[in-house]
Amino acid sequence: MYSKVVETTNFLKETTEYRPKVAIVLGSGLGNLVDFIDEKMEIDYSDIPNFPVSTVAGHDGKLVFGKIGGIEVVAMKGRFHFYEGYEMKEVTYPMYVMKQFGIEKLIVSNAAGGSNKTYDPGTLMLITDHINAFGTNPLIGKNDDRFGPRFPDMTEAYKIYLRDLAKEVADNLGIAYKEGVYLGTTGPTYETGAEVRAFTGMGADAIGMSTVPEVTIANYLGIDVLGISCITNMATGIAEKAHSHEDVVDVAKKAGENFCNWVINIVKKIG
Ligand SMILES: O=P(O)(O)O[C@@H]1C[C@H](O)[C@@H](CO)O1
Ligand SMILES: Nc1nc2[nH]cnc2c(=O)[nH]1
Repeated sequence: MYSKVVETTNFLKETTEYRPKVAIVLGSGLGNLVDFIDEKMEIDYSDIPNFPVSTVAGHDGKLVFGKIGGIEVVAMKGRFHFYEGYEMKEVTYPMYVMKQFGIEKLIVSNAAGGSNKTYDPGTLMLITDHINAFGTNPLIGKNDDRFGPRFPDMTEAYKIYLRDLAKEVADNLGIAYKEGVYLGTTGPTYETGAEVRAFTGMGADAIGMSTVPEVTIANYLGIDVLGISCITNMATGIAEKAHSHEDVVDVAKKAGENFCNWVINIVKKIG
């Protein structure tokens, strides 16, 4: 895999002059953030050697390079999910490329169901930690020491200094947010009510189908992570109606204004 990562990275370096240190992964319905990126340079995933292609509605499938407040960034408009049938190594492939490209900080976002009853659809949740309920780990297999250690530490999977900075930015802008634990499952089914009760007992405040694999690999590679969930619906058993991906994307788009304002101003501070 190392030579593939080098090949993909070399392609990107030849295709763009941007050399960002900050990357953003945009969750379902949150892709509008790219409208706030100046001097954009876009590359379709299908044109990038060795890159998988996103198959989910609300996930466009492009890398968007550019600037936010003069800070160079690259955004993934569209991510890869385990439920799409990709291997964990494919789901997380972009993280390896990001590291090789020089990315030091990752802002990862997602749409998620709120299992914490104090949340509402539209709530933005700063991720304090996560629970891997995928039943597997993206690092299973032979370790390549050129990437990272065999037994990576996950003590501060979501960096405290980045969370403190995000809180300061939100407070200054008057953006309301909660803090909580994200639990990632394979999907593609939304949870049963019994699963939500079990996950809540385990400590989950929000439940989704992504993020955990990418954040695991980012930590392995030594990339600092900040995570934000957009609570698009209350989880099963708390919600008053059945879930649909259309509603998820719709609510994420509505919460997008606050989400974008928050992320833009975080980038301006960390860049
Ligand atoms: O990519 P994210 O985690 O934002 O997308 C969530 C999880 C599923 O892909 C989808 C379900 O509606 O939204
Ligand atoms: N697993 C899961 N993923 C989601 N993505 C958006 N809402 C949900 C949800 O309720 N459960």
